[in-house]
Amino acid sequence: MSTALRIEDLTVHYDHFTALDKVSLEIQQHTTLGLVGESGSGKSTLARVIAGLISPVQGQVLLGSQNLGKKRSREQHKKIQMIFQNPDSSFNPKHTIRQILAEALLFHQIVDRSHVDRRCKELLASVRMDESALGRYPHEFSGGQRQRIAIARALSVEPSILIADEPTSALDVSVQLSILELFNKLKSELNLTMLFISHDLGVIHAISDNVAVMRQGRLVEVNTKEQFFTRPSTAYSRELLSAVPKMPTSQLSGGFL
Ligand SMILES: Nc1ncnc2c1ncn2[C@@H]1O[C@H](COP(=O)(O)OP(=O)(O)OP(=O)(O)O)[C@@H](O)[C@H]1O
Repeated sequence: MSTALRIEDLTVHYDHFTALDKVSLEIQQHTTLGLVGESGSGKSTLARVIAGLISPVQGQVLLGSQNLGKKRSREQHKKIQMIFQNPDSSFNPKHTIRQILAEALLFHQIVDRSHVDRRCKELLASVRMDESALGRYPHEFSGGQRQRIAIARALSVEPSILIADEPTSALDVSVQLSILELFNKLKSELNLTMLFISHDLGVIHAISDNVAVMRQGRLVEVNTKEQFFTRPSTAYSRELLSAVPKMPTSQLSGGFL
């Protein structure tokens, strides 16, 4: 298996606060790394640095063998796509779903104009939505459907890495389940490489191949899913696992919770 993404010594400061402290990590191709850790531990900051949305004061992000510098090209931006907890913030409410998907396809020159419509329909089908959605606006859909549209848009540019930052946290449990199932199907259909952030260990168990644990801006454990859930290597991970409340999301976890 080859390395899809490698980060080395990433350090981020917000004013005088160190949000990331020399974080190094690898994600292997076609695998999903689940990222967990308490609130404020630096998970979203790490995701944003990898996606090129903020710059580190130190360290580097390598995509395959390519070092992504501070100023990324359009092509480099395209390669790492991010899905957020709330997709609404990245949709123009005045644009139809067709416009939202077409904009990404044309901006990144994925298809020419004559093929946009067909590709939009295929993308909707890939997230299990009907093509009748194309003429409608984001506010006409439920939160789960909007997240499906955000996933379709992220996939439209054929990224090498998909980062999902708490993509199911704002959804009802039954909708969470359907979105997780979709991610799992897409993983195998498209051979995705993903960084999947969640504070919910049931979700992490359902989606990950490997698990990384952050605490106070540092990585404290990177392990296979099986090892993390059965034989975590740090006292902090044991604490996280023992603190898991018995939640309705237990149905997501394959019996973990
Ligand atoms: N723009 C910012 N300016 C100043 N401090 C920030 C900024 N963004 C995040 N922080 C701080 O950096 C630390 C890490 O934040 P981050 O959002 O990366 O954590 P997180 O693990 O994703 O948390 P959560 O699970 O609550 O989303 C926190 O203490 C946060 O308050």
